[in-house]
Amino acid sequence: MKPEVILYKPIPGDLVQRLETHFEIRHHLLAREMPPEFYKDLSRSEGIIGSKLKVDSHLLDQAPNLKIVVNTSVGYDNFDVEELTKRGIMATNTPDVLTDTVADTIFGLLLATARRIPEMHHYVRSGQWNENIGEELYGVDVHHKVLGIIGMGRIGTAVAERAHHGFKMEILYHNRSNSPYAEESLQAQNVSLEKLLQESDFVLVMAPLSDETYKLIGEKEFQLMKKSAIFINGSRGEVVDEKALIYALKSNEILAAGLDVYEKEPIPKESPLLKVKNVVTLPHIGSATSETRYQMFRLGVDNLIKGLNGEIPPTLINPEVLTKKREESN
Ligand SMILES: NC(=O)C1=CN([C@@H]2O[C@H](COP(=O)(O)OP(=O)(O)OC[C@H]3O[C@@H](n4cnc5c(N)ncnc54)[C@H](OP(=O)(O)O)[C@@H]3O)[C@@H](O)[C@H]2O)C=CC1
Ligand SMILES: O=CC(=O)O
Repeated sequence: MKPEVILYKPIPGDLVQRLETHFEIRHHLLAREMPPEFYKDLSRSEGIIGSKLKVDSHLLDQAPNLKIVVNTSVGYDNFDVEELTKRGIMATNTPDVLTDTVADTIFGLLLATARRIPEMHHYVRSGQWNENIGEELYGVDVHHKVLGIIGMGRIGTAVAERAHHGFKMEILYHNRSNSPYAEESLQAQNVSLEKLLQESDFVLVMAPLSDETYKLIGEKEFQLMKKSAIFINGSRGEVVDEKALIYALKSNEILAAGLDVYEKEPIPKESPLLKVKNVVTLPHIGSATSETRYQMFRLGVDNLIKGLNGEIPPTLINPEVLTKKREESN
């Protein structure tokens, strides 16, 4: 009998076929409340693959046979990694294969917000372009400005490369550790959060969601930013206090915001954020190109197959699980 696994995200047919050669697949779709059939399948499953499912002790209590949880995303804030490790369950994500695509999206969002591209598109399409535009429709320059990146990891660095080489921007960043590459190759400076907020023309959040970064950017942080600052969030909505962001935008504490992520996704239609004028909103599309999504799913499938075949999954988040198993078997 092949091991059972749960697939809770639609993935390309050839990858489903690859999985079928190794496993009995139980198909489910992610829902706010997973139905009883999901938990029934979960009780027998050795692996789960998809993204965004909250994997915590409540779920794990109902998954006595689970050996691996596979995210088809790089962010893994949906995993309680400590709990997974304690229970000897491997966790994997999809770093690197999406870095450049997400950086392109974020830079596009930054440009779209600074140059008011969606608003201008609507202006033309709605027949309002009847004479030369006036200064009320001007945007602001991006080139040669200061970009502050909170979270100079893989994606933050790829954005900084675009900014430094393509747009001659000065780069500030805020991380817990230094990035020698960013400092040597991009002349970036690691500064305090306060200094970054005070001195940046563009503030980009690219740090993962964690207990430490939950609502990292709130009322005080928006007050520290320049009145001309443009705020971009490409990481997770909960890193920002959305109420404070709305207030900062409405009261002109900052100039504008470009958002790919929100506290609640999909963002509720009635959210006040959607009524604020100086905001560009995307539906969490950082990595959403056909090529990159395929690579993310492929990597997820590799992780699942290797993990359940006794090999090391290529992008294992908690290698301690395997070290412990090795020590126990010696
Ligand atoms: N919008 C979208 O579609 C996408 C969003 N994402 C989001 O982007 C995040 C980043 O991805 P990626 O660049 O690959 O991840 P990395 O782990 O490479 O980078 C994260 C960076 O954040 C820094 N960081 C972590 N905690 C803090 C903190 N408390 N304060 C300041 N900096 C911190 C880390 O540095 P240090 O440890 O030194 O502090 C690290 O440099 C993902 O976790 C995900 O949430 C990713 C892909 C697509
Ligand atoms: O948000 C997307 C991810 O890969 O993380």
